[in-house]
Amino acid sequence: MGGNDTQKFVRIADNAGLVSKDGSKIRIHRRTVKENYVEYVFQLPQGLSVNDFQLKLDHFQDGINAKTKLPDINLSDVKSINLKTNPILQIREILQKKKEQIKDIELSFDGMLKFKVWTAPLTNNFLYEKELFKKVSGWEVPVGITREKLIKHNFETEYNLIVAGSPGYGKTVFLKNIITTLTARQIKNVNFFLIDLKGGLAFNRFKWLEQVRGLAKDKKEALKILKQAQSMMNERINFLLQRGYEDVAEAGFPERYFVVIDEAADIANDKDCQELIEDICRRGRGAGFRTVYCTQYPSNQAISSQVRQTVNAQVCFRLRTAAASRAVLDADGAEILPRIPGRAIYWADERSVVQTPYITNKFIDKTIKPNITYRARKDDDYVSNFNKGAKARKYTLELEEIGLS
Ligand SMILES: Nc1ncnc2c1ncn2[C@@H]1O[C@H](COP(=O)(O)OP(=O)(O)OP(=O)(O)O)[C@@H](O)[C@H]1O
Repeated sequence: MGGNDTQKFVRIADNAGLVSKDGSKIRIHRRTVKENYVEYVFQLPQGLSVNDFQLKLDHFQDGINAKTKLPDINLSDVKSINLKTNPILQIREILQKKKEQIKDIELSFDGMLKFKVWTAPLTNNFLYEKELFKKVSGWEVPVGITREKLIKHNFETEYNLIVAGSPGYGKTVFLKNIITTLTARQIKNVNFFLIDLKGGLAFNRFKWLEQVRGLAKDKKEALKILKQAQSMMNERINFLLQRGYEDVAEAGFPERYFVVIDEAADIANDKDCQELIEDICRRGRGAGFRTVYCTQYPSNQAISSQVRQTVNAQVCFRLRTAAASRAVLDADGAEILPRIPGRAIYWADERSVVQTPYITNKFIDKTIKPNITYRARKDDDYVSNFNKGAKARKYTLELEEIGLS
């Protein structure tokens, strides 16, 4: 199955200028046919780097998918035809499917260049269902599925996260996935500072969650919330310093604090807000503070170098330009993602193309409802309980929560 694209790869590399100075080209080392993909392993010509190939991945993606007159029919296609029930119609359907089929290409490197050419399409519908709660542990959230496995983001190892993408590709749904998962999984320990500069509507349903310390809808409110988060962070850092602990993990504090900012570009030019975000990103780790920084304009202005330096993971939906992709991923790629909502590149240790979970509002409401308390909440309540550790908060929660585990 899958056809043999070896010569195409060599030609495309040649045409894209991926040839070393002495004229050596990529040389096939191995081709392996698996159920859903074909892997091509090439020797890297001396003097070229994997990044040279990464930057031109779209040449390979387009070149391998360039339509030929003969469709790529294989033995399993022929075997799938049932001769008893309208074989002509089935042949037509196979030909149509072949015409529409896009082969996705992934590139990795382990001393050899490895191109995976996927023949089975990645699903474009990965619905968030209750079962997913069982597949994540600790401070993990589901990022999405690849053709092979579920990818998870762990906020205990990758503290801060950038979420980027053009409008309409799933950033807000992804943030709602983070908030809902952590609420469901870490009901007693999670705290949120939510900043929604797109008017507050997307996060509105979380407003009355016990776990939400505040919801800001504009710059003024964002400044207030960020100051509040910073002062809590400072208290916790001082407490740890006084007791001689290195971080919350060593001190045994189970609580974590998430500053979630949707459309961070809207406050990127606000010096006060920006300084606070950078400070929380930089010093928050040990104190249990995590930042999720979401933007549709991933330029160097929208994501400052200070924020970038403290972020060790990215979820990047489709972007319009290669320059925008580089601003998030340090590489091209997000601009050639298919125009499918929920399709993204996740980059932590390695890059994976994923379909992110689609979490419906109905599912969110059902999940968080037991934690909604419509009592008036004084912002300062929490600060005064802060250094008593988890116990004080646990007590109030035990009185109020109905249960979600
Ligand atoms: N993971 C997903 N799977 C399938 N469809 C999705 C997924 N995420 C989002 N969508 C669809 O895309 C639409 C837009 O998603 P979302 O509001 O999250 O986009 P956005 O990137 O935040 O856009 P904007 O920047 O304009 O707010 C959703 O209403 C939903 O129909």
